Amino acid sequence: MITYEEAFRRVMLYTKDFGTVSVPLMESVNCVLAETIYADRDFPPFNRSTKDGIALQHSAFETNEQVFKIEGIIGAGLAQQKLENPKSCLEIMTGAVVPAYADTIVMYEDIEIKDGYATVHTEPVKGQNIHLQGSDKKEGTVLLEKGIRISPAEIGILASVGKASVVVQKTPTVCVISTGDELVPVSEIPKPHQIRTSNVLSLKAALQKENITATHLHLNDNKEVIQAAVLKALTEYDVLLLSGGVSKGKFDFIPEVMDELGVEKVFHKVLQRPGKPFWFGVHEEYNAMVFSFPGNPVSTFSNYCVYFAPWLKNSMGLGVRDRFVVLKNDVEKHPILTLYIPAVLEWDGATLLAKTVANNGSGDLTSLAEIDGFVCLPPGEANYEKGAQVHFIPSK
Ligand SMILES: Nc1nc2c(c(=O)[nH]1)N[C@H]1C(S)=C(S)[C@@H](COP(=O)(O)OP(=O)(O)OC[C@H]3O[C@@H](n4cnc5c(N)ncnc54)[C@H](O)[C@@H]3O)O[C@H]1N2
Ligand code: MOO
Repeated sequence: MITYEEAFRRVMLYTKDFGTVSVPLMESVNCVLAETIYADRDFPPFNRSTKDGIALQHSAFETNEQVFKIEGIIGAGLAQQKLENPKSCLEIMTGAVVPAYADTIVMYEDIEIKDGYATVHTEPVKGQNIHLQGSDKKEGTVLLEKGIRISPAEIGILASVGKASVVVQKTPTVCVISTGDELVPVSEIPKPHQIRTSNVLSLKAALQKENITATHLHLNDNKEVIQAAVLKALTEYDVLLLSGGVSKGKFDFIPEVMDELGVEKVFHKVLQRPGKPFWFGVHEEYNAMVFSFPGNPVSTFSNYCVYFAPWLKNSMGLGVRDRFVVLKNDVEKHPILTLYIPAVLEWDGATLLAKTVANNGSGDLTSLAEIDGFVCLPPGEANYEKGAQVHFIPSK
């Protein structure tokens, strides 16, 4: 059996680039940007007023001018006007183009308007309240680099440079497969000896957050049925995520089916809890990858978070960085297994604390309620004490 570190290293060796695709702007949220985005014009594209008030020529104040004839009103969206007479001003709204020859904006709060004249009560500074053309970014400047995740802030930037469609990193096509005669669909009332399928729906939900709409296939514990369905899935999808059927039971057909179908085993079983019987392999000819997770719900979910999520991140070009948190309570180590313990995070001042959640073993699906992830605890003799800094694997 291999260690968690070795299993992780081997999974990461199979990081893969799935190419790029152009998608409509609003479908790119949460995708990884695969093109460099440049400013198509200056930002802002013209000298814009940052206040509602009047636009004037500052030189007028040098000749002690304080009262200005109002020549008109400029709203945002109007083409640039001119202010040729230094004894005049134009009312101007926030976002409007500063008129030619004007160089200063005085806001309404600092003036008084009467009978078509504005009296200025302050001593304005030349250039005040003007957001100068190109002062944020010049035309041609890089606004967004390739390889970042597109969040709502990036959508605004993409929209402002006219990207109605965006080139993003393609995600793999995924088929999630549940196995087991005991499983019934969510909408059914299980008989006393049955349970509702839940693992693969958690997997589908996790994938949905990554913009992957996975296909779900349920297979009963029949070797021929499993073999035929897995073969078809291998030819049709980039990745197969399975749950169940990988341990020692009489109906645990997955490892032998994979072998018979020519899926090369990279490893089976990891020195970890939960999720020890995790099986991982690749099919060279079909260019498919198989993550076969143990069926216990906590095992399926923790393995997804520990291995698949970082593999996907790496494949998307995002890179994976280790995160650390501080234990809020003592935790027992295991002498030979790496433990993943469900945990809830909370801030204590500037410190991020992880409070572990007690569970009833890896079949205890209910222990996953509200968790933020898992603390990852390497094996050893001495226990982890409250205050220890530990590796954290997020699940949200
Ligand atoms: N003799 C041994 N027995 C077991 C070993 C072992 O090493 N030797 N390992 C144990 C460990 S650890 C785990 S984890 C489980 C994994 O077993 P399988 O991957 O074969 O999973 P199943 O037996 O099919 O199911 C286990 C458990 O999970 C439930 N399950 C399965 N799929 C779903 C689903 N989609 N939604 C909800 N629940 C699901 C299933 O009903 C079982 O209760 O093996 C141990 N045994
Ligand atoms: O490894 Mo299993 O997931 O402990 O129950």
